[in-house]
Amino acid sequence: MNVQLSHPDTNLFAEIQITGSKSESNRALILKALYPSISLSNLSNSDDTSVLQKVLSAKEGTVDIHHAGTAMRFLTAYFASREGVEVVLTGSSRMQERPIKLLVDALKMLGAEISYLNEEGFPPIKITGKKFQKSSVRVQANISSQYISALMLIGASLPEGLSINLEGPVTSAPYINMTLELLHYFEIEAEFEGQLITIQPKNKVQAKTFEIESDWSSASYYFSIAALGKQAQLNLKNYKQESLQGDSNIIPIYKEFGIETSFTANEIQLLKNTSKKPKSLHLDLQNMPDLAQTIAVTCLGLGIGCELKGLHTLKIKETDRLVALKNELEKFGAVVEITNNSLSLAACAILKENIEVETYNDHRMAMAFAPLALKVPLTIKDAGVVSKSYPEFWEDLESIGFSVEKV
Ligand SMILES: O=C(O)C1=C[C@@H](OP(=O)(O)O)[C@@H](O)[C@H](O)C1
Ligand SMILES: C=C(OP(=O)(O)O)C(=O)O
Repeated sequence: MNVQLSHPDTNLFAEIQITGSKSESNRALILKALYPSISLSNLSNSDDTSVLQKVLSAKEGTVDIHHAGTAMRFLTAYFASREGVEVVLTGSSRMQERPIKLLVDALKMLGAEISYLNEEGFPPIKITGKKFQKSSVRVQANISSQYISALMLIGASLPEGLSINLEGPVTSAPYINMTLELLHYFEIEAEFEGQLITIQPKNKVQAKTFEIESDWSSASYYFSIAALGKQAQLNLKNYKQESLQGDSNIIPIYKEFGIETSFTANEIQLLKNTSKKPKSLHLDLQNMPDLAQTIAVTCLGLGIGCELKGLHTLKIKETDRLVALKNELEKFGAVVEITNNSLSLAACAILKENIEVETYNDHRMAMAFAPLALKVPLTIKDAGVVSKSYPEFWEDLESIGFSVEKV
């Protein structure tokens, strides 16, 4: 399904309820599998969470987790540490290109039995669950924080807990902190100091409900909409000031574009009534990699340039996001340069109309480019990709006045 999008740029006033954070949901579901006394509310209805939830009870056979990176990494650690389990974990063709060796090597240090079925270092992998006896690992920390979160999630279920030595610079650190905060919520003793994470063993946790906050990465598209519209008042439900999600740090970034964000009891309000914008934007996004596409497209739409760095993890996500961004931004008339870890967009005064945006099986390519319809009509190809994290995205855009025509 492709969608043709346009917007008259009036009436950006609405209240929207975005589904729960997929990062929080997928962590919480692993913890719930380890500690059944845990209850959850506002669980994400994304594909990535549904697939993780569905396969958590698998004991044998082949488990296909499609495009879901966190599910792949978290389940690898989970199954490897469950004695008696014998599963093959596989995924989409892109998932089979996303590296998992660092996590597998760390799990092997703990006593895991895991083998590669095709290419060394990549899914599919065969896991024979074991009772781990060791309690200390080292892992390189600059490729993906998901490996570290995967280890942290099973840490307290091991007989002696777990200490994780992080080697080198730590990328996507807020996601590690999110995992840590979740452990703390369930009264699991855990620390993250410098290059060392330590987790104390815990057999049981007290019955407690964890309320998942709505997804801040998904909220980013509304920040972009507010920035690109003339005026906006968008209320997003189920957000809080003390968020566990690092992408909530989008607030000061979009303040530069005149978006004032305020919190009420259980919502955020994005308010735009001035047309403020910086001459250009310079950001290091290594702590917020999932915002890179949103921000690059906002800058394109506002006719300003940007220099985004800290983007080395983008090459191994749902697609090579640096290449995908360059290809699609340039279709609109932009000039873009990329390296292995940065993107530079030159200010582009006039946008080409009726461009067809390819999405490369990447939900964020679809959602990041959609707000540009406030400036020029465009088509998003393979628009169903949004279900990876935010299945109601197109309906919600319609509710704020976008014309979303299936073609
Ligand atoms: O732990 C998580 O929930 C995530 C960590 C990040 O990945 P990396 O650590 O690979 O950058 C992020 O991009 C992804 O969308 C979700
Ligand atoms: C990178 C992402 O997800 P994952 O790595 O879990 O597939 C994302 O949602 O942007």
